[in-house]
Amino acid sequence: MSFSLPSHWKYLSEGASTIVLTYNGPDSLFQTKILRIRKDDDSISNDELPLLLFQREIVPCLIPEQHLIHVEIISVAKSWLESLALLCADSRPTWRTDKIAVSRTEALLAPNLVASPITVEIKPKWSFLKGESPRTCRYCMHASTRGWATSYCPLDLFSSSPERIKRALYGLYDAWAAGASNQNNLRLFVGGQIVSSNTLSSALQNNGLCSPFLLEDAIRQKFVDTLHVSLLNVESSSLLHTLKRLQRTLDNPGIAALDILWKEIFPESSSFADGFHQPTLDEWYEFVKKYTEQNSPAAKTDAEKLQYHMLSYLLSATFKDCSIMIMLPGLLDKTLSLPASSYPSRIILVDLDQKPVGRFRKWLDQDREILDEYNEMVKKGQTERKICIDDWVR
Ligand SMILES: O=P(O)(O)O[C@@H]1[C@@H](OP(=O)(O)O)[C@H](OP(=O)(O)O)[C@H](O)[C@H](OP(=O)(O)O)[C@H]1OP(=O)(O)O
Ligand SMILES: Nc1ncnc2c1ncn2[C@@H]1O[C@H](COP(=O)(O)OP(=O)(O)OP(=O)(O)O)[C@@H](O)[C@H]1O
Repeated sequence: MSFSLPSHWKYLSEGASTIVLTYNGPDSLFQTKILRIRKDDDSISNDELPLLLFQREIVPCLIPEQHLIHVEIISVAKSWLESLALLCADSRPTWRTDKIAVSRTEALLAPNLVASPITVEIKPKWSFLKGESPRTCRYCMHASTRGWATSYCPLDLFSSSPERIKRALYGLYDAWAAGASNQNNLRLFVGGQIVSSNTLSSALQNNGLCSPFLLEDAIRQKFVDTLHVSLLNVESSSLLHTLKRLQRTLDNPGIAALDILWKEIFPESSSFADGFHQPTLDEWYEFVKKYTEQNSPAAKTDAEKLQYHMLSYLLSATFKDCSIMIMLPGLLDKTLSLPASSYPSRIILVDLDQKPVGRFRKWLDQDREILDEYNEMVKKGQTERKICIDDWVR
C-alpha cells in the first residue's frame, strides 16, 4: 500500500473488529475496492491468511459462490496505519473507543459493495428459537436487556410469510430512523456514502433517486416495498433460507449442552473450552465434509463427538453474526422502466470471519445472562414477554 496515500482512503463504516474504508484516489486498482483493517481485538492470529483461507475454502462449501466476494491480502506499514488512524478518528462513532491495530502488517482488500445507487446492509442475527427459551428469540431478549426500542424480530425476517418479512423490514427501518446508532441491524448507503435518517432524503434527491416532493413517510413506504420485493426474489429467499438452516443446524446441540459434554470429557478442565485450539484448515475441511455428507458415519469416540460439535458451534457463530448486503438499482417505482426482477441487483454475505475459540466461554456466559436478565425483567413487570414465532419446517 506504500504507493497509496492514507488520505486517499475515506472512512465508511465499522464493526466490533474492523474498520472499512473506501478509496478516493487516482489508482484504478483500488477504485472499486474497500480496505478492511483490524482493530485491537482477540483475533485468531496476527496475519490475515487463516481468515482469508477460511473465507475462500470453507465458506463456499456452504454458501453459493454468487453470494460471496473475493477478498485479497495486502501489506501495510505501521506509519501508514498510524496516519490512517489519525485521519479517520473524527469520522468514527464516539462510542467505538477501540483503536486500529497499527502493528499489524496486513489488511484486506475486497470489492466495494456500496457502489450501487442504493445498498442496504442487514445484520439479521439469530433466526431460530433456542431450547432454553422456547418462546422469545435471543435477539428480542438481548434487545430488551440492552434497552433497545425496536419491533424487529429476526424470526419474522427469516419466516416464509411475506407479511412477517414486511413487518421485520418496518421494524428495522423504524429503529434505524429513530437514530439509535448502536443498533447495528440496518445500515443504508446511497451513492457510495452511508446515510442517516436525517440525510436519506437529500442523498436520494442528490443522486436522482427520488423526487424532492416525496415526504418522509412515503420514503419509508417506498424503501420497505423495494426491499420487500428484493427479499422475496427467488435468489434472496433461497439465501435467507440457507442462512437460517446453517445457523440452526450448526448450533445444535447448543452451547449449554456443549459445556456439559466438555465437562464429561475433561472433568479436570478449569473452564469450558480451555485449551481448545483454533481449528486448522484441514480440520475445517474434515468438519464440513462430515456436516454436508448426509450419510457420514457417526463419531466414534466422545472426544470426536465433542470436536465435531465445537467446530459446528464455532461455525454457527460466524453465520449468526454476518451481514447481508443488498444492492439496489434505486427505489422501486412504477414510473421507472426497471422491472421488479432487477431488485436486488446482487445480494452478498459479508463478515464471514472465523470466530476465535476464546469466545466459547463468552458465548456460554452471555446466553445465560441474557436469558436470566430477560426473565427477571418479565418477572418484575419491566417488560411483557415477547412471543416469537419460529416457522422452521426443514
Ligand atoms: O454476541 P453478540 O450477539 O452480541 O454479537 C456481537 C456483536 O454484537 P451485536 O449483538 O450484533 O450488537 C458485535 O457487534 P457490535 O460491536 O455490536 O457492532 C460483533 O459483531 C461481535 O463479533 P466480532 O467481535 O466482530 O467478532 C459479536 O460477537 P459474537 O457473538 O459474534 O462473538
Ligand atoms: N465489501 C464491503 N463493501 C462495502 N462495505 C463493507 C464491505 N464489507 C464491510 N463493509 C462495511 O463495513 C462494516 C464493518 O465490516 P464487518 O461487518 O466485516 O466488520 P466487523 O468488525 O467484523 O463487524 P461486526 O462487529 O458486525 O462483526 C460493515 O458493517 C459494512 O457496513
